[in-house]
Amino acid sequence: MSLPLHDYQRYGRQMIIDGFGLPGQLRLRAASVAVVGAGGLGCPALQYLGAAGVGRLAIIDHDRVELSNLQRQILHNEETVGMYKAESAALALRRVNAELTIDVHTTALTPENAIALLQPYDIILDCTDNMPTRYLLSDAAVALGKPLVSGAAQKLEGQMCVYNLGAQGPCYRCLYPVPPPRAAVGTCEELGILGAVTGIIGNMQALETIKIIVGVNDPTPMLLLFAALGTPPFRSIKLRARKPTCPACSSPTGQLASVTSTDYVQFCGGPNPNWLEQGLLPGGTGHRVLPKDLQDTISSGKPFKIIDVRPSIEYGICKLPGSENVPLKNILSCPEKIISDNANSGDLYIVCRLGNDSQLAAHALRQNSSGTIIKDVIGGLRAWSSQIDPEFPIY
Ligand SMILES: Nc1ncnc2c1ncn2[C@@H]1O[C@H](COP(=O)(O)OP(=O)(O)OP(=O)(O)O)[C@@H](O)[C@H]1O
Ligand SMILES: [Zn+2]
Repeated sequence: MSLPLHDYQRYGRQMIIDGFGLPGQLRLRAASVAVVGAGGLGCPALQYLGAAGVGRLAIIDHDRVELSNLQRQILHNEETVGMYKAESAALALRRVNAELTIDVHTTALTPENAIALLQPYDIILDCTDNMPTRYLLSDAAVALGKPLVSGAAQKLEGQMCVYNLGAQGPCYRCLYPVPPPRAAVGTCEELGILGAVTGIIGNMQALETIKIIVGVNDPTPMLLLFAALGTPPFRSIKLRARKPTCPACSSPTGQLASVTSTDYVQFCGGPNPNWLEQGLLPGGTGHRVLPKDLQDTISSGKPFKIIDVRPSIEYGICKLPGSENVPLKNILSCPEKIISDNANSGDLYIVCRLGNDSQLAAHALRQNSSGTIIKDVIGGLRAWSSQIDPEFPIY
């Protein structure tokens, strides 16, 4: 077996590495990898897998590129904002390597389609950002008997692990039999993420995948933990073998059936609470208000006060004129003080970024208020920007 002539030149730098050689490159060329999620982790992972000459790649992502993605999702660019991420990523990969076979799927991975979508590939990468998909991918990888190279990143931290490796490698459920409480899980939008951090984890996913394909990986899987501010920043833990009690990887039968019959969203605590529409907490009639109500009050000349409950780092990014910053945790620890400090301020308008934390703050204040009217602004500053003042920054 040999490679096309130009591939010796293209891949020569990696072919001369011990353990790689011509057989290693032929293995990469013959390999197929499914990458689920073409976001912060998926972009760097795909970039290096494609550049290294992995012959066939699937890109599965139902989402479209947004401006707020470009800070870390490095295969997308200003011209592909609005395009499906899977298509945008494929476009970028083809520019580097026109010979790749890329299967583009602009649909979400679901229990109904997971087995069929993932079946054709040797290795699966979890580059997604939510618990239901993590469990779904783990169960599907177990059912199909394929390694799952899983990444996660938030703020300045991340982790990477290969599940279901070989006959003994544990699955995600072996390590995390029950999902964390719904309220303990935040998104990148809520918590923040630095692009270089997703870059590190996504690259590690690509590297582990390449090692497995070429056959130079350690057969004992590791959990790699990264913290940008940690000393040292990298730590790793060798994983034990499968848990004999694991309902997924140690169950002799029924795995395929259970993937399609499991409600992963319910298992992980239900859908994202749509606090905006439902109202997280009872507000009292008229006290959950639209941004227009605040605007009317500002122009009416009546006394009022805006209390912005975002963390001070966010308040420093942008703020409404005249507002006072009292972060949510300070309000929750001492609501009666806010009430007494503002006894003569008029109505209190509570704002935050998206209108969720303001509901928690307003609820605590209402419970301690005898006369003061506490209003929380539905949709927060994001809604203020879209409904009242397009010049107000969205972040
Ligand atoms: N079930 C799924 N099937 C396919 N893709 C998924 C699934 N769940 C999540 N994803 C994708 O995984 C990617 C995760 O990447 P990332 O968190 O960086 O992006 P994001 O969701 O655009 O971020 P943000 O929180 O800033 O909006 C997203 O592009 C998302 O669409
Ligand atoms: Zn298991």
